[in-house]
Amino acid sequence: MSDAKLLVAKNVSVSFKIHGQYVQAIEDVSLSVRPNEVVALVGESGSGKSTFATSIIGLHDLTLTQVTGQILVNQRDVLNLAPAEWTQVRGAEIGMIFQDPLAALNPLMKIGDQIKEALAVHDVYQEPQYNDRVIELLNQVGIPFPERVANEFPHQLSGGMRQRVVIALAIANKPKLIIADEPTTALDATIQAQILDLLQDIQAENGAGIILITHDLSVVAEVADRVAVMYAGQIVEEAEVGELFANPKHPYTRSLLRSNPSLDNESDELYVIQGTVPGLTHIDHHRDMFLDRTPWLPEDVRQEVDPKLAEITPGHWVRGNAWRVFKFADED
Ligand SMILES: Nc1ncnc2c1ncn2[C@@H]1O[C@H](COP(=O)(O)OP(=O)(O)OP(=O)(O)O)[C@@H](O)[C@H]1O
Repeated sequence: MSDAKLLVAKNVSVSFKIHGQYVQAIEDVSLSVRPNEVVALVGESGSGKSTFATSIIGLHDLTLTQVTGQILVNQRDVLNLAPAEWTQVRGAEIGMIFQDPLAALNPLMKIGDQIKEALAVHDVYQEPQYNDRVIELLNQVGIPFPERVANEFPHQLSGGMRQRVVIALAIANKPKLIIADEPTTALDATIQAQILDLLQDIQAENGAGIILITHDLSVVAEVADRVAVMYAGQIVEEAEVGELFANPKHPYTRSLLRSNPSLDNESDELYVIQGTVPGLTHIDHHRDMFLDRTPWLPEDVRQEVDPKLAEITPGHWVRGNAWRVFKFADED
């Protein structure tokens, strides 16, 4: 298998047109994914994770959105693809698993027909083989009685089964790059664990690379190889998963870890990060916006201009210098 990167995104910025003016949602985001790798993109709601994913799969409405930078999928520049060309790339080279399986499925179409439709777009399989491939896929994602389920409608299935169908659709044409946007958020804990296991199996079988978008660090600890932490439209820290959990540096990463009771070893009390991710019109991309939520830090630390991502140890990147002096308000 080639070790060429499945995704190389460099300096990707996205702006949305709001009341006639473009407002920047993500700035200078770079990320790469190799075969067999799960890269987690973590951050609170509003940090820009979905905006970045949507630019990789070309689903932004370009009359209202500007996307700049470079996005290579399997070494092919996808940023300037025509809509017809996107039809060839989406599904075949990139598969997307959405958070809400009900919204991702057509309520009026039988499961088997939806999968056949996805197969027909790329026509890798000849028509007589579609039925076999549908059953094979439903088996692969762990759906019992696949022949029966193929003839059912989405509302006849449980939430966990529906999410398995969404995964079957995403992998139908064997894309090497899979984007999973909060794939387990809508599911209860037991089913979450099963779906995460399934994603790992698929990755092992297909040699796929996965971008896993989540706000849940327990999910990251379980399945990711590498983690990029996003805040207010920028990556603030990136490292191998073990390194990130053992040596978190950026104040935001440390706060996220501390606010997750199952991962925090430092204190007995549940930590709550004060404040919220700022809305788009309140983001100053020349500052580290998270430091507005750590008002106890000295003013000069919080006002650092144009904090850059720097590699502090091999493979471990941190934005700015606040991490060098950061302490929680209750630490000496
Ligand atoms: N089409 C759009 N038009 C205008 N603003 C948008 C659009 N899509 C997203 N935004 C804004 O961009 C910012 C980033 O949103 P995004 O959905 O990417 O964050 P996220 O980290 O994926 O959050 P979530 O976990 O809730 O999906 C938010 O402030 C959001 O309101």
